[in-house]
Amino acid sequence: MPALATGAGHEPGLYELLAALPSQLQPHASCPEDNTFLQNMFGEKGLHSLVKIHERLRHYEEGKPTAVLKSAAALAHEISEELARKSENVDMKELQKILTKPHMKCLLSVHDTVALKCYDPELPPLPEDYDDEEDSVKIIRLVKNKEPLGATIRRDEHTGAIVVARIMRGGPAARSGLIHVGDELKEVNGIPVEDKKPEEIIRILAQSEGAITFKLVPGVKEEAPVKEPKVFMKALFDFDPKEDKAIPCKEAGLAFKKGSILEIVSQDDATWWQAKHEGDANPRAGLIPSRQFQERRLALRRPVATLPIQRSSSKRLSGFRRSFRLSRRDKKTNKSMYESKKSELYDTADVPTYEEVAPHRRPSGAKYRLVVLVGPTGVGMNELKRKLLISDPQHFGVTIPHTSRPKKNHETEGVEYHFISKHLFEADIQNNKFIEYGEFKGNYYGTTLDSVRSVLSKGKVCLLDVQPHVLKVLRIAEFKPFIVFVKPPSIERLKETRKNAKIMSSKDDKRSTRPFTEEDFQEMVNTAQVMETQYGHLFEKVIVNDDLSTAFSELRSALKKVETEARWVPVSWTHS
Ligand SMILES: Nc1ncnc2c1ncn2[C@@H]1O[C@H](COP(=O)(O)OP(=O)(O)OP(=O)(O)O)[C@@H](O)[C@H]1O
Repeated sequence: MPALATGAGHEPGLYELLAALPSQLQPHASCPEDNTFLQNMFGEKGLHSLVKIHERLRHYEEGKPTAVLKSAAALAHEISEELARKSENVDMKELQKILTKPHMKCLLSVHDTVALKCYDPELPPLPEDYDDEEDSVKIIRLVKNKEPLGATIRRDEHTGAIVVARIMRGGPAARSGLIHVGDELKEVNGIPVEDKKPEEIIRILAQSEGAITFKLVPGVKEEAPVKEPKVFMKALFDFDPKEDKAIPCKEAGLAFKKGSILEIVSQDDATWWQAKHEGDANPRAGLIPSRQFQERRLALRRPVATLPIQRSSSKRLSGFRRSFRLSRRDKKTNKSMYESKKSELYDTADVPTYEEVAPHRRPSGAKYRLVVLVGPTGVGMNELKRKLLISDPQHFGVTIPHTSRPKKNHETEGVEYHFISKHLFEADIQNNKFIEYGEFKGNYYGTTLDSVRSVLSKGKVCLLDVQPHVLKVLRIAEFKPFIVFVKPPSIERLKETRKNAKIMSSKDDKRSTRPFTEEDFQEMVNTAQVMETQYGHLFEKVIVNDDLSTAFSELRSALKKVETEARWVPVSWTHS
């Protein structure tokens, strides 16, 4: 029999019984599996420890221990004061140090609480001028640290009373379960609030620390909240509550940046939602402007600068495999190489506030997400596409553009272009088959949606570079585009890195290459700035194309992640 933990000479207890059980089981368990199961269960270490604890506690209870002293904390205080007066002795000094340590003080205070068996919370005394006729009130005491209380107040327009306007989910007020929306606030720390402005009360609260006593008249009971599925929104703008003049309580605000994923915990209030940063362990929610409110504010702030038609001294069919780009202008003639047939102006109906998102991971075997590169002319989109294609031609693919111009002798249908008649091209335009199209010297050029589908259906990652205004057309569940903004570095770095680079230009309509000019760099940087302001909320990744191989590795690893990891995408993309 194992040695007993409860001490020799003590009458056999539960622990001995447990220890003896396995040897008694054999005759009762007919099946060997049952026997092994029971042996393991009764031999379980955790169970033994629990029984040992149980035994000890019972033993302790039986002993009915009483405290020698019920005011150890006060005694320690007296002793340390006494010692302070005779501090010449080293031992005394040390003892005094120990007794004044916060941990020791807490320990002794806990000892006294247990010794006095006073476990009930200490309630504030009832007000002396308590009026029987008064509405039934509740007196609540909350202990506040530096964290805001998590409740906002307002003055009721009709009655003039100060009422609790909202309770922030997960905040101290909500966790207490004692304060509710609609409760009328009468006093804070004994100070009547009737004649005070909400801002003054907020100031009193902000300045208080420790226990705060509220006198409240309970409001009409709220209905029990219905458990709703979680809602996540991607923020499409930056928000700093400290800078927001409209927020009812700056401390209760939740700051976020464009691209932050927010869990919306309450949309009950039409103006201020309650939200948390996704994955944040802190349960406390903060106030953020509601979509409707933010849209209204942004609409009033407009108009913003819109992206002008890209001007470029280059006049060319752009880059690798003649990927199709629009609106190249010749600086001298100021004539569009292709006249864009779609509005390039910002769609004013789109006010970027929030986009509801959900996590999405590509199921194995499903088509890859379309990879879209956006950036100013000459920044290096074709160079990056070319490098990706060379790195893994089986994995990456590009679209083949359509044209209505006649095929040249050295060209092959479906290699450089798909050659179609002008009539058919126009019919396809009417049928919205083009992502982008344009006209140059009387011929049409364009990229079709079907050309993207063709690459994707081969099980390849389709690489596409487009003007940003067409992103809207591509942002659909079918393509789930991963939009990468290729951004130029500073002018100084452009000058350094593009010493040997060439852009295509066209003099007398003959395509040739020429070095970048300072003006090209300036235009690249300016266009990038406008693009980012106008379309930045649509970019899932921004890559600064400073050193080419660094930019390429960054893009490559971003694409790898997109292929393998779960990403936040518009919720509508996950329904199909
Ligand atoms: N990081 C870089 N360092 C040095 N040269 C670069 C870098 N990125 C691109 N280039 C060079 O800059 C020139 C323009 O690049 P590229 O044709 O890829 O631009 P693009 O963005 O595709 O422009 P467009 O849209 O007008 O075709 C090329 O000569 C390319 O080799």
